[in-house]
Amino acid sequence: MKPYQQIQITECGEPLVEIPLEKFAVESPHPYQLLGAPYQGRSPYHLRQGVLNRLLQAQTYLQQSHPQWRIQIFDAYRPIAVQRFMVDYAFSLVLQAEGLTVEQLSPDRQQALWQQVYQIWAIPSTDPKTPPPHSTGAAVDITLVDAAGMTVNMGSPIDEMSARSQPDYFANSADPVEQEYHERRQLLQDIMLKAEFTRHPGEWWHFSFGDQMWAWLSDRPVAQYGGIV
Ligand SMILES: C[C@@H](N)C(=O)N[C@H](C)C(=O)O
Ligand SMILES: [Zn+2]
Repeated sequence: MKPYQQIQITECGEPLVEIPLEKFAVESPHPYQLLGAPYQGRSPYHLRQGVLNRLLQAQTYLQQSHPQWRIQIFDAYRPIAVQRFMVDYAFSLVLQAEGLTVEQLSPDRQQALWQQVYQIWAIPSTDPKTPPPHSTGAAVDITLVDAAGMTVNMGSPIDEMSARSQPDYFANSADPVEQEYHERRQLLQDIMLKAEFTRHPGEWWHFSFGDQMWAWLSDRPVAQYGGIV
């Protein structure tokens, strides 16, 4: 169990609402739908109302310093079946990278590879006390798009299972290009923190408001959003 999963949840009952996609940039086609993830008629483009309001606010902050730039939505609401599909997919990528099949692995090695997956993916728990962050409608994976409509290079792609995903990976680099990656990650964090989100300590792109991870990171005893199945 991760420490944030021990946070109590008092569900506030706020609805999941559709994200007005015309107000943001959007990764299209949706990356997990493209992989065949089982959405069963549901759309990833939903968030809790309070979370959506804050995301719009964050984009306003962005445009105060970078007019014409937009937040690009990579992923938002994620049903638990999709979370399960994605952790299995991530595990298959780890196996592929090692040139192995699951049958070739000792139980210890298997365990070590799963730990690699769970460095960046949440467990697809069906326990209402420990919902995956995206299944609460409170978490969002995002990047930025510049005035020309180009996705801003942050130095590593979203969902990469490597040290480069750590928000401060480029912080001490002497390379001017890498310094720029860091500044862009900082810009993303600044606008989101100003809008009351918190950032996942190991992922430059993952932000949330009101879920267990947010409560844990911001030293609050209770989360307001539980899982939506
Ligand atoms: C891996 C990334 N897309 C992500 O969302 N990670 C968090 C921790 C999650 O699975 O909830
Ligand atoms: Zn995420």
